[in-house]
Amino acid sequence: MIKVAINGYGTIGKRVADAVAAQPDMEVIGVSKTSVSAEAYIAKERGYPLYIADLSKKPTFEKAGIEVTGDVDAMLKAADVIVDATPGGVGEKNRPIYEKLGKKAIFQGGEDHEVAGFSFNAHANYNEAEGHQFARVVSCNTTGLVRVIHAMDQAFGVERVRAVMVRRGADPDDVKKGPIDAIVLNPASIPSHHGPDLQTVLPHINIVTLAMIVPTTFMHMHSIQMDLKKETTRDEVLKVFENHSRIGLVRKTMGIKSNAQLREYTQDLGRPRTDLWENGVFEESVSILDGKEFYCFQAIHQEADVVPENIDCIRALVGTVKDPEESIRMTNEALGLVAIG
Ligand SMILES: NC(=O)C1=CN([C@@H]2O[C@H](COP(=O)(O)OP(=O)(O)OC[C@H]3O[C@@H](n4cnc5c(N)ncnc54)[C@H](OP(=O)(O)O)[C@@H]3O)[C@@H](O)[C@H]2O)C=CC1
Ligand SMILES: O=C(OP(=O)(O)O)[C@H](O)COP(=O)(O)O
Repeated sequence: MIKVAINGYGTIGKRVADAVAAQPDMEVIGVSKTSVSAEAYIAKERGYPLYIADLSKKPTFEKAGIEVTGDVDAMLKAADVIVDATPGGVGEKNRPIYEKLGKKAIFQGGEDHEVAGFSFNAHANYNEAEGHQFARVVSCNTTGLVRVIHAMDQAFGVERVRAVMVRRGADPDDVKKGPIDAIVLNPASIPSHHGPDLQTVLPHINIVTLAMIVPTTFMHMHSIQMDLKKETTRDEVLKVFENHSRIGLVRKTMGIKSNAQLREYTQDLGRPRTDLWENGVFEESVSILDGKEFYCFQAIHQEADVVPENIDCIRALVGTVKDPEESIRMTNEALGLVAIG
């Protein structure tokens, strides 16, 4: 069993912890928090040993009825792999600690590529992880882009990509963030960071991205255009997506044309936390013009799509499963991830 510690039990950390616990070859040896909050009670409920960085806060946790197993150092020492899911920028500060302990660690998309020196996506570069001490699972938007662009590149060759990201303003529990009545160019400059970020995984892709944020909390929406090297048809593209285990199709017959309806659907499916782990490509939008021009809309659930990638990244770093397809299959099966559509 691979012993996994989750440093930072928040939006991403709590999901990764549950995903680790579901795997046949992994166990959660601990999760960490800095303060008492609802998520600390969830860790208790799930039976995950809780560690805190500052042991002087132990009485505060215990007064709230939450047992503290020890300090974060003890948790890190006991782990084979650390998933760092602390807020963006904290991972960079944690890196020297992991280095000193000689532990393998996975950072999230809020950290720069340089923090790990290797950026990861299971379908695109699983085998390149071997031998690395550190990896970074690219951000939610970049993960969504990598999946669809890599699949199209494998099938038809990608000449260039132009994509616009309409990003959710905040996560559902993030009451302090906005906007609440604006469409914010974020950034106003072009390109946004997503294109260069994608190139940390797929360096040969010619891509320019633009991004803005809007007053929603559930999912980003991407508008993607690609020029392909080989001529193809809409049906062939749909087949590529149907055969990809982490690209789902929002079928025209479902009548879903928004993030809100898609959320209702994932909820009705009984997905944990309503998570859409896969890309949600809108079937109706999939278009090929003049044989080589591809267009689509896709929904990306920001809290969820990086979760299975973290699980595959653990196996890729440890080297226990050499075949990416086998790891992806194991992860999907344990999560109950059967792509929609
Ligand atoms: N949210 C999203 O949609 C996505 C986020 N990411 C990336 O994932 C990472 C985590 O983001 P997210 O889960 O949203 O963050 P959250 O703020 O939801 O969770 C962060 C967790 O880290 C803990 N924490 C805070 N400060 C420290 C610290 N100094 N040391 C250790 N733990 C700390 C918090 O505990 P406490 O509350 O007790 O302080 C909390 O449990 C970021 O890099 C982000 O960019 C990637 C894809 C999507
Ligand atoms: O990594 C993310 O977005 P990004 O791909 O736009 O950088 C997550 O949605 C977190 O973004 P946030 O920095 O808006 O919380």
